[in-house]
Amino acid sequence: MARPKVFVSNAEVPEPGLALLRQECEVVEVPSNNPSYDTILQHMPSSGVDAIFWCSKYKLDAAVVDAAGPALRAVASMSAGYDHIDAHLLKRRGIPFGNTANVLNDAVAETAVALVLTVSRRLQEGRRALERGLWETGRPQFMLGLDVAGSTVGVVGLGGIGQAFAKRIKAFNIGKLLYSGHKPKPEASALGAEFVSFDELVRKSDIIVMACPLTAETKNLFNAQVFDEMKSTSILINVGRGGCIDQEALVDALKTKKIWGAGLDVMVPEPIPVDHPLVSLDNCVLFPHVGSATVGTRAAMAVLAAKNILCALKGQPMPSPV
Ligand SMILES: O=C(O)C(=O)CO
Repeated sequence: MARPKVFVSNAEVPEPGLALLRQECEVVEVPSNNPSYDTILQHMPSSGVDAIFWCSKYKLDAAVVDAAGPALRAVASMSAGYDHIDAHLLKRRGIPFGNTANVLNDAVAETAVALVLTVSRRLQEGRRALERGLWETGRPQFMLGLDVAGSTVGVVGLGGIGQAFAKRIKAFNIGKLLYSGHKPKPEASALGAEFVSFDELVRKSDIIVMACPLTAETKNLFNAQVFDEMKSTSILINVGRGGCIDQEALVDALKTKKIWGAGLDVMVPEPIPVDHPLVSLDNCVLFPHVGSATVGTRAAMAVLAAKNILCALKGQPMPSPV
């Protein structure tokens, strides 16, 4: 019997995932580690494929699904977020779709902690000052930051990543842990986290960490009105999706010191142009979307995406279905 054909949209997918697929399938890889959308489409076999392993910043849309042909029986994205996948289309066509939720929780939570510390203790600004010969050793008020200890931390979206972050930040002896979302989460009580409305979280938090997906509801969730409500000493961290923040409003809030600082692992667009105002602001720390970028986590994501495909091809439930 012919082995099922799996189309892999990137040549840099970690080997453990590819090895798993190759045990049972024929794997067709796009021969580039950063292919354009058109290049991906061009490499889709004209005879069609049984599954798509999507590892790309581009949208998996109707054109990709159509190019895959009528045999398509599984789609897996090597990501937790899937705002770049037309999941509604896949559902309408009855094609099982999975993501790589949870295996990246620890890595993304570590990134969020790194951003909290970098912003609150002005580590980037201090480093820039050192490079420019502006380190003033005699001054007792040189480069003062804000305490994480004793602070009120608010998590927007207490899902897997939000919970992993909450566990870690508690070790910094914070004062209070708040969270907002659709409804209270059963896991919150073990974390000592208090469910509050979004408005209350925004008004009361010293540190806000966004760990929510990009949806119609969360698009521009943090906008000019919300920045007006935040404390002038507050910090906004985003490890979810850039589109959840109105970036122009953020630039204004940071420049006018409506808020103390921001730390973003995600932004719009990615990569952000180097002359974008956020890049030069001392009270804004930007990471190049490295939340899940560890050797172990990316391998685990590749393996989970492969398992999603292998299970669906056998007619079994995916381990991480959307
Ligand atoms: O997997 C995702 O969706 C990520 O953005 C990881 O950082």
